[in-house]
Amino acid sequence: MAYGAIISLGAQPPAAVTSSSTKFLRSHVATPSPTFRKHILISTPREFRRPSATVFSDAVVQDAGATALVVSGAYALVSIFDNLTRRSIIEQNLSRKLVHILSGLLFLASWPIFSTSTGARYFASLVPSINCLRLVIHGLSLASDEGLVKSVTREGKPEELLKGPLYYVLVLIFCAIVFWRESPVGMISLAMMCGGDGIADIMGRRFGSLKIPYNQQKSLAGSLSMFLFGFLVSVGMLYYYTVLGFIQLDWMWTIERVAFVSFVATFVESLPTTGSVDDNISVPLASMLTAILVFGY
Ligand SMILES: Nc1ccn([C@@H]2O[C@H](COP(=O)(O)OP(=O)(O)OP(=O)(O)O)[C@@H](O)[C@H]2O)c(=O)n1
Ligand SMILES: C/C(=C\CO)CCC[C@H](C)CCC[C@H](C)CCCC(C)C
Repeated sequence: MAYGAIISLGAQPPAAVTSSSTKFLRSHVATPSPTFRKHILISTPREFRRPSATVFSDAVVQDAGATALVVSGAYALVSIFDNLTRRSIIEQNLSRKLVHILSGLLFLASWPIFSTSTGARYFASLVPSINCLRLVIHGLSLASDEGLVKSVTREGKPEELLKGPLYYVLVLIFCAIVFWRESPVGMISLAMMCGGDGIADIMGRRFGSLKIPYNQQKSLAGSLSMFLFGFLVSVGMLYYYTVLGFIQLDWMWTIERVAFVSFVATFVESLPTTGSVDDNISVPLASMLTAILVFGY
């Protein structure tokens, strides 16, 4: 039984797709442009046709529980890496990058536990929103959380929370609300920001002796790692959502486009713009714009 929205990329729409359910979704989510409609068609299971009070209340309970679970996971993840850093099991920079990689990808992977209601994406966005508030409170030193500061900042300064980490959670909120499970754009953008950009730092610091000609601060090893890992995580996430029945992919059509998005995002990340534009803005923005161009939505 299809769980959540089914997006057919290239394949024929499943028989369950009906004009009334498609009309319903069109009133709730943007639909792909006519050019791409032969590749992307969004449909929805029966629950939406006549939402009853029971379906509604069950969905709210499910979404509230899922939100509580994922919020707890976020706190646990930061605490685990704070503990590993305090005990000098891993150094602070590696800890920060692992939190960068795991937070967003685990958040993206948690979306299927939310209900199929139209409000589910807003419940899910509460998770990064709560963390956004946490970052602002501690970034302004209105309260202190040494563990948070140590595990997500470069130099251990609270005000650093108001830069990269804050942009990061704002991107998570945006992707959850705007793209959600209905579009590959959000999945690919988060895979590139979390997986691709995160691994670039880890691999670049270790193996980055050969620098990029136009940016001596970054290396070919870092960029190549970003391209490959970002591509693989993007395809992995799309496959994950395929297995769960949210999307049906024309894989050759899709893989070509994911590779192109990964290339563009990697090129943007390699540019000498770190001082002016944070990677947590430029990488997801480049990924989203390119993915919208090639996927149509
Ligand atoms: N394509 C890349 C990206 C990063 N790096 C290495 O990783 C370090 C940090 O990369 P950067 O993207 O600048 O990370 P920060 O912005 O410092 O960290 P954050 O994204 O968490 O703010 C760089 O100095 C470089 O040594 C690299 O070699 N090649
Ligand atoms: C170090 C980071 C960015 C700098 O490049 C990442 C900051 C992460 C936030 C402090 C916490 C974000 C938590 C996620 C919204 C939810 C994760 C849930 C999952 C189940 C662990």
